[in-house]
Amino acid sequence: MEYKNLVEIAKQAMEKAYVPHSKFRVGAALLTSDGKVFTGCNIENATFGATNCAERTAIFKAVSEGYKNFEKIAIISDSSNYTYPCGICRQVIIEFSRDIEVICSNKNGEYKVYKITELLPFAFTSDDIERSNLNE
Ligand SMILES: O=c1ccn([C@H]2C[C@H](O)[C@@H](CO)O2)c(=O)[nH]1
Ligand SMILES: [Zn+2]
Repeated sequence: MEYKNLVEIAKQAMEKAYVPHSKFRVGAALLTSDGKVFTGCNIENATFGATNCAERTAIFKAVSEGYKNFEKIAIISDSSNYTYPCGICRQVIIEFSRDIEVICSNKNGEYKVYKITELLPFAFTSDDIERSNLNE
């Protein structure tokens, strides 16, 4: 699937955003290696901290349906600036793939493409968990 198609799907998902607090709508579209697309929007909460970003909504939907191999994720908001995933979402994205392409769009549908490792260099991953102490 082409980048612009995934951006268009993310834009449609943005319409579902639940944003009574910030009024900042975000949409995401996640392409799996099987060619399936999962969408997500941001879902806010009165306690703010319980807010879920669009990217994590899409990823959690996919994982909960049994899909864990991802190729691309497109992110869009209704801002004229390019929208980049927040730090928590970068960490969640890299949990599942170090090769995934992250497509950061603006409201006009223009986009820039990055590897997740560019957006989150020196990431902490499962390789960094010291397992030897489990036997101590
Ligand atoms: O990449 C981003 C950045 C922000 N948000 C959401 C969280 C919150 O609802 C609103 C403002 O931060 O935008 C996302 O969903 N994804
Ligand atoms: Zn986020």
